[in-house]
Amino acid sequence: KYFPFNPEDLLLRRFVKWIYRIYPYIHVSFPEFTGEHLKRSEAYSAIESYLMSTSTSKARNLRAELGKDSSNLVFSMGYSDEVTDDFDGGKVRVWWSSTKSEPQTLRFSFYPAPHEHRFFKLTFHHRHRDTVMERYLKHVLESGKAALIKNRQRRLYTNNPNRDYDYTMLNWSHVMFEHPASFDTLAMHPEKKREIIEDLNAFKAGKEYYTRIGKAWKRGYLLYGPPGTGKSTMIAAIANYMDYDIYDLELTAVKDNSALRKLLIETTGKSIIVIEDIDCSLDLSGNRKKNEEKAEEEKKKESLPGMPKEEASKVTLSGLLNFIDGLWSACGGERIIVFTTNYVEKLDPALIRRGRMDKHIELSYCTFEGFKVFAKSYLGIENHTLFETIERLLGEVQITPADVAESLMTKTSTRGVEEDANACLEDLIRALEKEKEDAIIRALEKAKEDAIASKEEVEGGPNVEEQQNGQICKNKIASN
Ligand SMILES: Nc1ncnc2c1ncn2[C@@H]1O[C@H](COP(=O)(O)OP(=O)(O)OP(=O)(O)O)[C@@H](O)[C@H]1O
Repeated sequence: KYFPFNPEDLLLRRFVKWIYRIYPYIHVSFPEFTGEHLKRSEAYSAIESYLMSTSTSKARNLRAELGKDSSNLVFSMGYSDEVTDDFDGGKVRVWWSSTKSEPQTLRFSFYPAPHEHRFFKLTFHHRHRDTVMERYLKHVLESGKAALIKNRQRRLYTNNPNRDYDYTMLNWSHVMFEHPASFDTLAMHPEKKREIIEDLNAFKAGKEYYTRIGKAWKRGYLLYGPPGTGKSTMIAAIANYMDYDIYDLELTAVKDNSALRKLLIETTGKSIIVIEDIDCSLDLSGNRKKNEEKAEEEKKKESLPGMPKEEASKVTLSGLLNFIDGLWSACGGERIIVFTTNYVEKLDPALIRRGRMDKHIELSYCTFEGFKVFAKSYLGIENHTLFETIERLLGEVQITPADVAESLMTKTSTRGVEEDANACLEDLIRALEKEKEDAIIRALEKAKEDAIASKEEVEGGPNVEEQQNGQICKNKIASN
């Protein structure tokens, strides 16, 4: 493409031949970042992983990083080094080198200047051109991708707005993901657990099925329930079960819909995108009219003199719907999107309709089945004389799994295992009985308030004596 005349031209062909006679090698470069959004190239990652497994024994200049589980060092080719690789039973020899160039400041670029340009360079003899292009590179990419999946240390990404600029992931920063949660330790009814695991298995094995029915390979889960019922724990358990990365998306930190799309493009397959407490993240509740009124109020507030103007997120409901199932949502494949909320009834039905959020999972107060999971994993017991009392109390009061877990945590290590279990179960019984009393007091208070309110309605307000009586009654209940 650099010659201004027809490539079929005889002169050109002669010229190329002459060049090859003097220098018979071809170079191919694989830059680390590509495209308008400077996404990390999958080819670069696959080559890096391939060279890690095949060529580090030959390289002299090595880079070391922590590997899977942070327990071992993984070596890769250092910069300005060169290694050879033989293919086709040694008939084809190629040379790989890893280089980096100095940063170039793009004056009017939207993105901050990169620190460096890294790339791999492949060199081979021109007579192996077809073999390298058609078979060798395919072999490198396939082996590299397989090694990447096998060796990868899973990551927890976040779109933290205050972090230092991380050029390796344009909008996301990450830490290693090492949460120990699993379905075995998740306190939940076994039947419900089995249903979720089956759903995940079907999704994992469903690549061909999704292609056949013409749907993007993704699935949406809505987890809802009171605080402390295990929504975050379940997300960690799903990530561990599926061997996926997690992208924890903080919607309030996303400037607008196009920034949201950029974040989506940056995510990779085999991942879970999580938006926690979706009802608090944005105005996405079902009552759109109320939202408009609220927005008006906010606008008025903003214009008050002397008030600091905070950059509010301009992500809209339609932007979020596009994020979930617009055209861009199909890029990458094999992704699970999870929303969590404590108030499912507040959400706009459009957001959580089946097809968008395919599975709605309620996480609720601790049942006896859930307690048994805790007893097994926390105390190592499957039966105990106190279980009967606990079963009865769990049927009478609402207590979150988080509270049960807290009671069952061993507080001292000086006692034996059996005494520890006894003490923890007694602790739990005390907590349940206290919760039962509190619930009765709350119910009495509520009944009293309702009675006063309805009397006010009928008679146009309580008189002084009634007000005093109400207060005395409240005080009595509180002191009891
Ligand atoms: N179902 C559960 N199974 C196992 N552990 C649980 C469960 N629910 C809660 N826990 C324990 O309670 C703690 C808090 O739970 P978690 O953060 O998952 O609740 P959550 O529903 O996400 O709460 P929030 O809505 O406040 O974010 C966890 O660290 C975990 O140890």
